[in-house]
Amino acid sequence: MINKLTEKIRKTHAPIVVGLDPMLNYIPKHIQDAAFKECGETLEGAAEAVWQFNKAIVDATHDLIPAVKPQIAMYEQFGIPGLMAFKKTVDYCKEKDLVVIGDIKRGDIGSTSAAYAAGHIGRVQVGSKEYAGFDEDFVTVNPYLGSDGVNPFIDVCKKEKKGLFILVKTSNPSSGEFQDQLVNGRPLYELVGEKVAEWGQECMGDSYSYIGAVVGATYPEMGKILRRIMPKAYILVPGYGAQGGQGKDLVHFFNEDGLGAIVNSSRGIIAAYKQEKYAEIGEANFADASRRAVEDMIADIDGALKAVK
Ligand SMILES: O=c1ccn([C@@H]2O[C@H](COP(=O)(O)O)[C@@H](O)[C@H]2O)c(=O)[nH]1
Repeated sequence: MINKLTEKIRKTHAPIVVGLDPMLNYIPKHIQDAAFKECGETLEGAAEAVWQFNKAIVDATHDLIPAVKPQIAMYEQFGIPGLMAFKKTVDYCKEKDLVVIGDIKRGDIGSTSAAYAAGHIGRVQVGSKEYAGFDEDFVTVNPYLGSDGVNPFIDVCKKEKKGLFILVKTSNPSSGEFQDQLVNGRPLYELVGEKVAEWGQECMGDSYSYIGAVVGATYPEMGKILRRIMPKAYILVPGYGAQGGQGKDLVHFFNEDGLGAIVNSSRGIIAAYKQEKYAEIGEANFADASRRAVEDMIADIDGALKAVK
């Protein structure tokens, strides 16, 4: 899957991911009204609104982008109907030939991680049969339980040719509280980065490992250091747009081949119609605003990368 991701980034010239984080207050009223008319103001109604919203955004942007990142929390809040909308979204994006990164941030003791891995990127045995539950291409993993929490995910990746993005330095304001703590004089995120590089060594695709990392756009200096520590890891970079990250902050997340990083924007794209910049497009045409936001994000990152060449 890492080869497919790299290939699609090369073809689209767009090292970006559209984050599908459909909070109800981002979903235009006409979509909510139609869903509630069909299913009532229920969890099913919310899930229907989420699905119709996602579908419109994917239809409007899929030709420009290599990948999407549905954030499972936004679906889980609507219980079982929400999870069904998550699965429908994963399947639809795969039909559109997009790489799907499930932002699930799982990680537990080994036996529990094995179940998460089977459910999201692998298969589960039921009697004589095997089933792929959610079937994303990549998932995000929290490594803070240590190797035995991560290894079951790696084992499934090897078997199924899928991939991981492991949290190394997250984009949120308080990420330093624990992640920047010094251990033998070095910040913890650097040690985790070294471990990601080590895990990735035996998981190589053609040019990059399928064991990648998450490093926030909001910490560009740390991104620069981590790029050197993990030269073969693809870096998933959240924090662009709504969290303040800009193209100019991202140049050191990339390698000299122009690859190695893929930048996520969720609210900045799916709720673009609410921004003043795209206001003239109007709520009724929210998906066109998302397309414009994708084009602008591609141009911003491309411009920043060209400026340092
Ligand atoms: O360090 C991290 C890890 C994950 N995220 C997730 O990415 C998106 C960001 O959404 P925006 O609307 O573009 O801010 C969201 O799903 C987070 O859970 C992150 O932000 N930082």
